Amino acid sequence: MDSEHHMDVKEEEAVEVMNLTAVPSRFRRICVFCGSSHGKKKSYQDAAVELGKELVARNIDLVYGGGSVGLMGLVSRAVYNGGRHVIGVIPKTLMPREITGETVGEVKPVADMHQRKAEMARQSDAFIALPGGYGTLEELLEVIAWAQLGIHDKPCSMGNYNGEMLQVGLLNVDGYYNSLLSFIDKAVEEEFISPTARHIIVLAPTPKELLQKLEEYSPRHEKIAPKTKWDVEQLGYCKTCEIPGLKEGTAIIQAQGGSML
Ligand SMILES: CC(C)=CCNc1ncnc2c1ncn2[C@@H]1O[C@H](COP(=O)(O)O)[C@@H](O)[C@H]1O
Repeated sequence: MDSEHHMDVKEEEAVEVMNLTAVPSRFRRICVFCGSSHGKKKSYQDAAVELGKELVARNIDLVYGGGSVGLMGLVSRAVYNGGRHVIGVIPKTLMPREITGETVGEVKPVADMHQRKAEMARQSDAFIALPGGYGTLEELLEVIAWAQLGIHDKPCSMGNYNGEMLQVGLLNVDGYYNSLLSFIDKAVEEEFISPTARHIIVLAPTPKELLQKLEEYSPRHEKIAPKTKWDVEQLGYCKTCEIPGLKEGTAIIQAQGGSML
C-alpha cells in the first residue's frame, strides 16, 4: 500500500473485501499501455476501468506511462482506488501537470522516452495493451519485437514472480485491433513473421479473460537474447540510471505529496 495514500473507512473496507476474495496470481506488477485519449466508444473506457479492477482483484500492481489523461487516467485511478500500488514512469519533459495531468501513486521520472520503456519493462512481469493511438502501438510493437528476440524470455529477477516468461496481452475491445491482427496474419502469410512469433500476443476481448489467459500462458516462440544482457547493452539500463545528475534513489516523487524528494 502506498504510504501517501490515505483511504477513508469505506475505501478500506472495500479493499479488505477485495483482498479476502483476491484471485492468486503469478504476476506481481503488470505494465499497461493505452490511449492518452478516451476514445470514441464508452466500451473502451469501461474496459480500462474493468482492467484496473481485475488487477486489484488479483492483487497485481500497475506500471504505466503516468498522468491522468484518457484511458491512462481511468486504469490508474481504478487500480489506485482499489488499494494497489501504481507506478507512473514519465519522461521529465512530460511531467508538467498541464501536459499529462496529475499522476496517482508513485512517479518515476526518467530522462527520455527510451529510458521510460526500459524502466517500464524492468518494473513489470507482463504487458497489456488497451486501445490507443500511435504511442500505444509503438509501445506494444516494441515489446512484441523484444519478446520475439527472446529478451523477455528469462526468469524475472524481481519479487515474488515465479520465474515464468514475460508476456504480452492485447485487449481487443470491440474488435479495435482486428485490422492490426489481420495485418500480422498477412505478415505471417508473406513469411515476414514466423507462425510461432504470431503466438507471442495473448488475445482476449475482456480483461477477465485476458488475465486468465495470461495466467495460463506458456510461450512457444524461440529464445534468442538473454534479457539481462539486453537490459544493459540495448536498453541502456543500469540500476543507478534515473535522470542524469540526480543521485540514485532521489528521483522518486510521490504524486500526492507533489514535491521531488
Ligand atoms: C504531449 C502529449 C501528447 C502528452 C500526452 N500525455 C501523455 N502522458 C503520458 N504518457 C503518454 C502521453 N501521451 C502518450 N503517452 C505514452 O504513449 C501511450 C499513449 O499514447 P497514444 O495516446 O496511444 O498515442 C501511453 O501508454 C503512454 O505511455
